Amino acid sequence: MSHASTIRGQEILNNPALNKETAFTMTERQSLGLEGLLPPTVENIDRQLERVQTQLAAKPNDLERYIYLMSLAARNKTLFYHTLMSDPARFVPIVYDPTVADACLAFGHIYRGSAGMYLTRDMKGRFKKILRNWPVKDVRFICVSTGGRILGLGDIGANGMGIPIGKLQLYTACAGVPPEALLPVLLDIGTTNAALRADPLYLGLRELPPDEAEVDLISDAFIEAATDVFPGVCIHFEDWKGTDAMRLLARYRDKVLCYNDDIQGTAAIAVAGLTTALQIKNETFADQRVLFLGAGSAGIGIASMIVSAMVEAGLGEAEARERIVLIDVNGLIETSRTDLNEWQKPFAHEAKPTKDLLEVVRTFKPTILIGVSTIGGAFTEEVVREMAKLNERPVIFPLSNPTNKAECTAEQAYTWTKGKALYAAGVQFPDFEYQGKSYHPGQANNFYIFPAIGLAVYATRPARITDDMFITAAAATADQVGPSAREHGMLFPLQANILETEVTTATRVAEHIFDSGQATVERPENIRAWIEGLLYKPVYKEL
Ligand SMILES: NC(=O)C1=CN([C@@H]2O[C@H](COP(=O)(O)OP(=O)(O)OC[C@H]3O[C@@H](n4cnc5c(N)ncnc54)[C@H](OP(=O)(O)O)[C@@H]3O)[C@@H](O)[C@H]2O)C=CC1
Ligand SMILES: CC(=O)C(=O)O
Ligand SMILES: [Mg+2]
Repeated sequence: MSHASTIRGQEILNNPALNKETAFTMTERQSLGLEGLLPPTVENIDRQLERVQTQLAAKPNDLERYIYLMSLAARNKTLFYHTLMSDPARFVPIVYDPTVADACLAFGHIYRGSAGMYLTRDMKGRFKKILRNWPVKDVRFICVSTGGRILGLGDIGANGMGIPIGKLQLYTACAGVPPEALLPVLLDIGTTNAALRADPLYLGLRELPPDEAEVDLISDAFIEAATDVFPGVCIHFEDWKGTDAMRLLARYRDKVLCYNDDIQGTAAIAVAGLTTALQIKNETFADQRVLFLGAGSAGIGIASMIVSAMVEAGLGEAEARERIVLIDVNGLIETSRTDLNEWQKPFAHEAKPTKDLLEVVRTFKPTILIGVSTIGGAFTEEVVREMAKLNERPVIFPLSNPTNKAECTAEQAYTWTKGKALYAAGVQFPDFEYQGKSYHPGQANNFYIFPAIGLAVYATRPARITDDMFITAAAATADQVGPSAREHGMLFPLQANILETEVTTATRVAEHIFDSGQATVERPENIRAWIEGLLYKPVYKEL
């Protein structure tokens, strides 16, 4: 979007990539036809940030702060990212999980302007032509959702657009990927959500989604068009209906540069958190028995990566699978079930059918309990107490989002296990005091991973994205939690340093991409310095 040499005056102020608002110098104002269009005081970006903070403080809640920040992004990208990057631990939960959930639920009502592309199923034959309407030609990442399963909110159709927007904003805020390389896409195939279809302010197609075969044809057309219009683009799938997510990842992963964050990114952050938890417990993956509530895209993704970790720790693959048990809405995944999908079948073991989580905890005796069920409160007091009875340090990861979908809260887990739980949720729960001791709950959220993968891919341009890149990212993330942090029960790196953390992770992933011959650019001498040189910096450029 760099038309700086040709455009002038109000047009510059209307361009969020160029707009500096009160930070235009007097010289720039004179040469660019901006005199009189701005108040006379010239400010630097930190003074502007002070004003943003004052205005945010006056907002009554985080949804209002979200709305304010999105308007800022639409007006002045540099100041927006300067704000986010000035205090990521504060702002990530506003532009992303959990506030983005409220924003998505209300999307059609709070809509103030488009910040990405909307492709509808009826445009299928024209996707290429339509994608060329995007003003930037060198798009490197498309985050695409159908809105079919947004966080734990179910199918919310076009309201799900908040997720591709927010995920891509974190590529920049958490890993310094330049924002002009990013395109959020909502692929509107309709929605099963009758309430939304009846809402006069809903902005998407008011149709039911088509069958799977048609979804595949629509996504084939989208993939073909996206890779043709934006050569070298990486497609990031996010928050599709679980079965679509798994089927389409299998369909495209060996053909195009793509990944599914809910399957692969989530697996990596869960395995990173488990790695540090096991270091704290002085155990290995080979010692574990893992129970999942939820057997969809996140559950199957995490389970598969745990199998790899167990194999790495010395178990055979079949033995590793025996140590993993999943439960879905219809009960325990076991061999007599006739409704299992092809990703669940490898995890079906002979067992008595049951829908009772507590019963499975008692019989299977897990060391690790993971929630990816979208059912808030599903880890009841009895379940959590049973985990504490079975384990000196039970590992309890209720990962469903947003906050009210967490299978148990941090406070519940620490109270019911008398402070013994090694706990992580999808959202950041506040620190909790219990019997004079302070606990810092972990946040096992894929935002530690996907921006770093994005940065590594941005730099090294591999032709495909492979599971070993996510395994490397998981190890790199876990390695950044030092022994003294682990002593304090910390499972993840601090979010205050998220950029530093993700650049470190991206460097490790990039090294792996070079070492395994997957990079298509020349290997630099110092990979970290080279990556740092590519990072976006939220500072104004002289126009
Ligand atoms: N922390 C993080 O980084 C991430 C968290 N998540 C969260 O994980 C959750 C699940 O995501 P995802 O796996 O992609 O979604 P899916 O829809 O693919 O899977 C949900 C799973 O939960 C099962 N389920 C639904 N209701 C129940 C119930 N009452 N008891 C037991 N199981 C149940 C579903 O069964 P069935 O299919 O038979 O209905 C399905 O197996 C979401 O809340 C999401 O926000 C996801 C990705 C990342
Ligand atoms: C975090 C995330 O990707 C999800 O909840 O779907
Ligand atoms: Mg997701």
